[in-house]
Amino acid sequence: MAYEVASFAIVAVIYALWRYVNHTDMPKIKGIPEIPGVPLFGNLLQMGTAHPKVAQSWVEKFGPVFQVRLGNKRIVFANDFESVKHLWITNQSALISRPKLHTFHTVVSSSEGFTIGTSPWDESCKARRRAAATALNRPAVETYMPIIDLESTVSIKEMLKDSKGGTIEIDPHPYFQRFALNTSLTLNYGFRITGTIDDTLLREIVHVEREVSNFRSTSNNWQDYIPLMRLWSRQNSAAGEYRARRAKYMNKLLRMLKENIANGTDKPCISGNIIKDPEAKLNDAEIMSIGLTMVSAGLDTVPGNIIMAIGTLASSTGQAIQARALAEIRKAYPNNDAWHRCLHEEKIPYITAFVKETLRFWTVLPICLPRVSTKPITWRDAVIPANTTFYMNAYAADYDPTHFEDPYVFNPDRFMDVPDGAGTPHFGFGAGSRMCIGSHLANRQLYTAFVRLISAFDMSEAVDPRNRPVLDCLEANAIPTSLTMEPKKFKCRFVPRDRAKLEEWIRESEELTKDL
Ligand code: HEM
Repeated sequence: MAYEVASFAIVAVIYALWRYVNHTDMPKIKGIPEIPGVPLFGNLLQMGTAHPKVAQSWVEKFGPVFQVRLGNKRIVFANDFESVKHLWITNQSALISRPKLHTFHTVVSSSEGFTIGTSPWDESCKARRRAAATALNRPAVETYMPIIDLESTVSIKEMLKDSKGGTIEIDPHPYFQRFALNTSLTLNYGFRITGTIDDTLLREIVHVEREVSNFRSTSNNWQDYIPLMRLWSRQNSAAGEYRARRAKYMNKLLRMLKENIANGTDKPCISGNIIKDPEAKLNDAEIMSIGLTMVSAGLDTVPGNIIMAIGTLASSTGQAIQARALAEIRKAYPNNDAWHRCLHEEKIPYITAFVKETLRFWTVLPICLPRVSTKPITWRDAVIPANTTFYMNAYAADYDPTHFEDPYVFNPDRFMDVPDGAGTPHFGFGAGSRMCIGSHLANRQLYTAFVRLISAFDMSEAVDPRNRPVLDCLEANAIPTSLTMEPKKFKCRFVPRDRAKLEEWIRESEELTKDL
């Protein structure tokens, strides 16, 4: 009898273990190909640190849409232009929520709320998104151009100084981190960091936000997919440390704004408007969430695009693009006043096309922010049930050879003569109901930065090949498992085309922005 009980117990334990290592949060979806995986890990081991590339390589065998198992989570992956368009745009009302991930939502964020981009869809998310979207819509952004004038001028002036007039090669990265962060800070709090690129608060925010971005990654945090790993994960203590450091500066920024309001020295800004509006229906945690969103969203994305576009222009293959861009700027502005006019109008189609190609080629969120469906969605003959998690392989969609000719060639001409309203040009900003709400601001930041940089400098690559950038969207990333791209460090030479003229433009912009 004892022998039978023991045998039964062993069988029961093996069965329970087998069930545990093979169970998923939702059953297999009929009609959607499943990538074969292994118990416990599912497809995590195969996907390793290169989710966009590995998922892209499965398209040929399994088609553009398939389901993977990441630990115990079942995820539908879309990997080409048309499937992303169908699932994210045609079905946008159903694909409106976001999943909660253990590391980010429990360990990193518990003290100060989630950003808008990491919030599941509910009344609070709707209210926060509406408030931020109103502050970031096209007409609102036009009123922020003086801020972009100031920040691009400060960066270019410091680049001119630090490069000793173009005689020393410099790393462009920190100048555009400050450009992005200061724009967001001024919009949200009404003040900016006035220090140089080595300013302590600037470096702290840049560093912490980079680390936090890694905790949001879909490939860096296996404990999100394998609950057992949460028991001993080292990530937990690191995430806790960054949560505390983040809370410290976020509280400081809000405190400074409240002091300015109390003293009557505040400037119009998003959080200030909400705090002072008696009708505003957002609580303190929601105001903090908008602040977090503003601080992190632009910093994670704008510099990566600008830096890699500079790397592209400065490279030997980019020289022709740089020459063409300069010629187009001069053609549109024969009086050599593009520096100022680019703030108020977008009249250089080649630069607009260059911005789009930058966003496509340097897809800085190769796996877009994840979504959760709130209603069933049909893909071909299959019905994907509500509550399914979806990952957009934006990298694969932006490099889809059936949509983009020679996708691995950086070619702004592909976006020339494409009228506005011709549909989604690329998935750099995601798509559909939760698409980036900062896209107007980001487009204006990129357009201004490129017109000014190209007008100001002849950009060329570093003499030592080891200091040159890697010009491949995924290989250029210093942290391949990160949610957003962190460009590997490189240097360039920035020789002023006409130093006297550049200094004149800088002086004029300083005069125009002195009261900001
Ligand atoms: C070149 C710069 C930028 C890029 C490439 C970018 C890209 C993205 C992407 C891919 C998403 C996810 C969209 C989706 O799920 O479909 C997103 C969401 C978002 N972005 Fe941006 N972004 C940029 C700049 C900004 C800026 C400057 C802001 C605001 C200051 C901003 C605010 C947001 C917000 C609030 C969301 C979340 C939207 C939601 O979940 O409803 N972004 N962005």
